[in-house]
Amino acid sequence: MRYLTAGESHGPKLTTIIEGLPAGMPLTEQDINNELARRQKGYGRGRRMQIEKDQAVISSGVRHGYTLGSPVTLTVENKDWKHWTKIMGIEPISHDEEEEIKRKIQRPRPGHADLVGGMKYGHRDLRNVLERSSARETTVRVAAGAVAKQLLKHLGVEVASHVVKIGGVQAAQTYRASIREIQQRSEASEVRCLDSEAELKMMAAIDDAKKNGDSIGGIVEVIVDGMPSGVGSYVHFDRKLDAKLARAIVSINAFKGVEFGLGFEMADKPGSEVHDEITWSEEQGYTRKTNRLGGFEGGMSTGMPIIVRGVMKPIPTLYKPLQSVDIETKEPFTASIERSDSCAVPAAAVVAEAAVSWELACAIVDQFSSDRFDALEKAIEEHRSYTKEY
Ligand SMILES: Cc1cc2nc3c(=O)[nH]c(=O)nc-3n(C[C@H](O)[C@H](O)[C@H](O)COP(=O)(O)O)c2cc1C
Ligand SMILES: C=C(O[C@@H]1CC(C(=O)O)=C[C@@H](OP(=O)(O)O)[C@H]1O)C(=O)O
Repeated sequence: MRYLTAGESHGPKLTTIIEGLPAGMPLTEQDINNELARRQKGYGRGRRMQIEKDQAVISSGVRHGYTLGSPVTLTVENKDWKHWTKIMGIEPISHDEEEEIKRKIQRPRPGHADLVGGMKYGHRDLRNVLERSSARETTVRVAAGAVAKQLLKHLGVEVASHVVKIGGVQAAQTYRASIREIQQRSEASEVRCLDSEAELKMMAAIDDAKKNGDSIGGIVEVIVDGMPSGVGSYVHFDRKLDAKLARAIVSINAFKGVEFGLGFEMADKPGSEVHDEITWSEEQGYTRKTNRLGGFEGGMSTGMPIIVRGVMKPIPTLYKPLQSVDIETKEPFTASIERSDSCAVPAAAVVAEAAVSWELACAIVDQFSSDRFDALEKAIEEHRSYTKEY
């Protein structure tokens, strides 16, 4: 499977085309809209999220609630578009307005793609860069991820996420919830955190950052239950499924690192406290006594829950702006900011879930019979009995 996304942050709409989905899979706009609504929530978001009400329109590839096997096109309207028609070059602008608009776009923001993107493509108008580098694009990544999530759900694979750290406030790690509980409790939390004491401290940290004109980042965790074992492969570097997940996580705007299971803690532990002992039982087949490796051995899923975390840097646009250089005058300046998120870690957890869901669904579709969804379901069922008895 593959998908493309298109669209600018303040353009009329965002689009994704998904190719390679099996035919006969149930899919509705509501399945996608639930995920889009989840991405819009979260304490610390800026004013843009009060304007948008993300809703997907399916305009190809689905009839009577089932996929056809042909490309699925999804679009999401930018409600803010109507305020940006002059800036986006659709409506003519007066001389005075031109001056104002130009002044803003000569000034690259530190931590954004503006300066390097402008150099790379030869844009003197840095809006040409920021319109596409903006995380607004994650809307349609979540839409594509929602389709992948449906595919996984029908095959008995469930995905959830929660926030484990914001601005230095760590959620209690002693607690390991069931996937259902993670879904319910993270949904009920303003910051998608399972630890209610830490939740309050995270919200206070976001308030503080906002008050100081600053921003904060954090860590999100995605957990996957029910993934069949042996998906991915050790035989070639670009077939390793953990590597594909790592790329997917780091491709999310502002994500700078990724870890599986115990993650970077492994550096401090002996092998006996890292590797998971193997057992077999009639009911479960092969399993592991622990899951410190987070569901992967040799680039393949082990059948244990997948546990992957990603770290998000603080939002780069600050109300207390950092110094930069005007690309026309080469003079230093500190920019004035109109609006921005102070913390988007809770929203980014939903994006990370979508990114993980997409990679897992792709890997399954690549590995098993997948033109017809019923054949895929059967292939997965057979694979599960084979690996249990192996
Ligand atoms: C859900 C989400 C919302 C974001 N919102 C903002 C924002 O309001 N302001 C901002 O400066 N950056 C925001 N970012 C981060 C920037 O898009 C990102 O840092 C920038 O494009 C540069 O890319 P890089 O950090 O991956 O290098 C957001 C990221 C995500 C995932
Ligand atoms: C629009 C979204 O996030 C945006 C991501 C973003 C950025 O620079 O990445 C900057 C802000 O956009 P604006 O400049 O229009 O206020 C966020 O609101 C979204 O998540 O849907």
